[in-house]
Amino acid sequence: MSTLEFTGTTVRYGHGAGAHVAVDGVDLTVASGGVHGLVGESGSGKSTLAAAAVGLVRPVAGTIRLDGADIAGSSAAARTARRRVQLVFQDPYAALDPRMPVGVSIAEAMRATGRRLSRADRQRRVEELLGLVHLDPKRAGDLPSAFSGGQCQRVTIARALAAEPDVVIADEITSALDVSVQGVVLNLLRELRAELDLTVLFISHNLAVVRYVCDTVSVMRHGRIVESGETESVLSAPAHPYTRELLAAVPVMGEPFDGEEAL
Ligand SMILES: Nc1ncnc2c1ncn2[C@@H]1O[C@H](COP(=O)(O)OP(=O)(O)OP(=O)(O)O)[C@@H](O)[C@H]1O
Repeated sequence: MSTLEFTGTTVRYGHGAGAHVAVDGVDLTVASGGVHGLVGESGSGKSTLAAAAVGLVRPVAGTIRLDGADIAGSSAAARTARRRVQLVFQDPYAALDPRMPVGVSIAEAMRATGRRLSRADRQRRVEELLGLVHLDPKRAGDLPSAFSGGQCQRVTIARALAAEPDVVIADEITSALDVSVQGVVLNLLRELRAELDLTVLFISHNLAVVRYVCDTVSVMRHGRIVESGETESVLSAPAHPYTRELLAAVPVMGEPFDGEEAL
């Protein structure tokens, strides 16, 4: 298990007069073994923070550390360390190469571990990973188009796990899926977190989903964290007016959430 820690993290897009600060001095700790939610309206900077953690964008200030080791910099050590953080995106079809059998996508992601495996061992591991996300291991040769949206999202989760991460960042992983399969994917994530001792940063617009999945939560607005705490206390007694606004926009928040149903 691992702790992911953002300190004063700042990310800017563009330069000069056109520059836009998307993440503005964020301090956020995702505790080892926990599931931390990140909520906020569209454009608040959630995905940019995730992108910074996996090296897709470089912060202009602050640090991002995994168990104390820098993962934001350009050094070889930082690049190696940040492979322990894997990102699962919103749209599973867009995330997978349509011409590549899913088993090949998963096997490619195994390279991140740095271990060289024989063809037979790779095959075995791909089958094991498909089994882990409850897909038929015999389907490793199928293309993404042969899978439903929910199944495809399970493939992208298997691909993330192929890199043997300590931290998984799930960025709106259910928002492109049919309501009927969202609960299945969320339950899978919860199950894998426990089974593999993962630390999870869970990004979502959906406060009901966050309440179901997350132990703790941070609320982001205009690139800044405005409130953080235990999910139950933040959502039942929000301290910041913006959190209250977000909650007011959700029709029903009073009832305990059943992940198999209302999603
Ligand atoms: N590649 C980019 N180049 C320039 N600006 C960007 C880029 N990506 C995001 N932005 C801007 O940065 C801000 C934060 O966007 P970001 O996608 O991180 O927010 P978000 O909270 O994840 O939103 P959403 O929930 O819609 O994904 C927005 O103003 C957005 O327009």
